[in-house]
Amino acid sequence: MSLLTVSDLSVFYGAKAQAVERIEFDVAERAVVALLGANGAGKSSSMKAIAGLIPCTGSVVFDGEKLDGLPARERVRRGIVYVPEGRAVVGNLTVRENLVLGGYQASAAERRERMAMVLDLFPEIADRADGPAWRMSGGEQQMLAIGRGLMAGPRLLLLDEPSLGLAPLLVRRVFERLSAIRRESNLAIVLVEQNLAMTMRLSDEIHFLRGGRIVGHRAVGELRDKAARQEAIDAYLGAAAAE
Ligand SMILES: Nc1ncnc2c1ncn2[C@@H]1O[C@H](COP(=O)(O)OP(=O)(O)OP(=O)(O)O)[C@@H](O)[C@H]1O
Repeated sequence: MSLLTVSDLSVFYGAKAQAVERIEFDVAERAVVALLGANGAGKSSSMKAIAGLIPCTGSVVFDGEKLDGLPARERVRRGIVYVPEGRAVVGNLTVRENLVLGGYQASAAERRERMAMVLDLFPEIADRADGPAWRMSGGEQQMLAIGRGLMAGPRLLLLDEPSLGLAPLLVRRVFERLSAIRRESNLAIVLVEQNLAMTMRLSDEIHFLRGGRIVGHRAVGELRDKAARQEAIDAYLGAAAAE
C-alpha cells in the first residue's frame, strides 16, 4: 500500500490563476519521490497543499485515510511534515529552541530522544546548539530546518528545495545528511528540487513539473545513462536544468 496517494490535485490562487493542474503521484513507505521543475512550475504549491497549508481540490490519501479538509496541525500529528524553502529558522532563538519548536506536539520524552537523534545526525549544528540560529551559515540553517522537521517525528517529510541559495559544497553536505536520514530511518520523502544531479543522488523516482502539470516521469535508474538524462532534460526541463 502507498503511504501517500495524491490524485487529481489542483491549486488555484484566485479564480483564474491555476498553479497546479490535476497532478497525481504515489509515495511508497520509505520511498523518496522528487518533483522537479523550473521556477513557477507549481512545486511548492503542491507541497503546501499536501501539508494542508493552502486550499486545493482533488484528493490526498495518507496511510489509507483521506485528508480532505484536515488542518495542517492534524496532518503534522499524523506524520506529514513540511520543511519550507528558504530555511525559515527563527534567527533570534537558539538552535536548540528552534528544534524544540519543531517538536511542539511531542511528549517531553519524545522531544529529548529526537533532539539527541537530530544533534547526532547534524554535528555541524550540535556544536552550536546554544548559539543563536542567525549566526549559522546558509547550509547549517538548512540542516537546522530539516532537523526541526525531524523533531515532529514525521513518517513523510515534504522537503522544499533544500539546495536553494546554497553553494555547491554545502548542497553536497546537506544531501549527504539527507542520504544518512534515508539509510537510518523509515521515513518517506517528497523532495522538491530544480537540481537534477542532487535529486538523483537521493530519489527513487522523479516527476517532472511544468506549468502546474506533471509532464513526465522517470525512475532514477532510467537516468543513469548520460544520453537518457539529456533526453529527459531536453524534454522536460530545458536549458535551465542544473546538472
Ligand atoms: N500566494 C500566491 N498568490 C498568487 N500566486 C501564487 C502564489 N504562490 C505561488 N503563486 C503562483 O503559482 C505558480 C506556482 O508557484 P510555486 O511557488 O508553486 O512554484 P514553484 O515550482 O515552487 O517555484 P519556485 O521553484 O520558484 O519556488 C506561479 O505562477 C506563482 O507565481
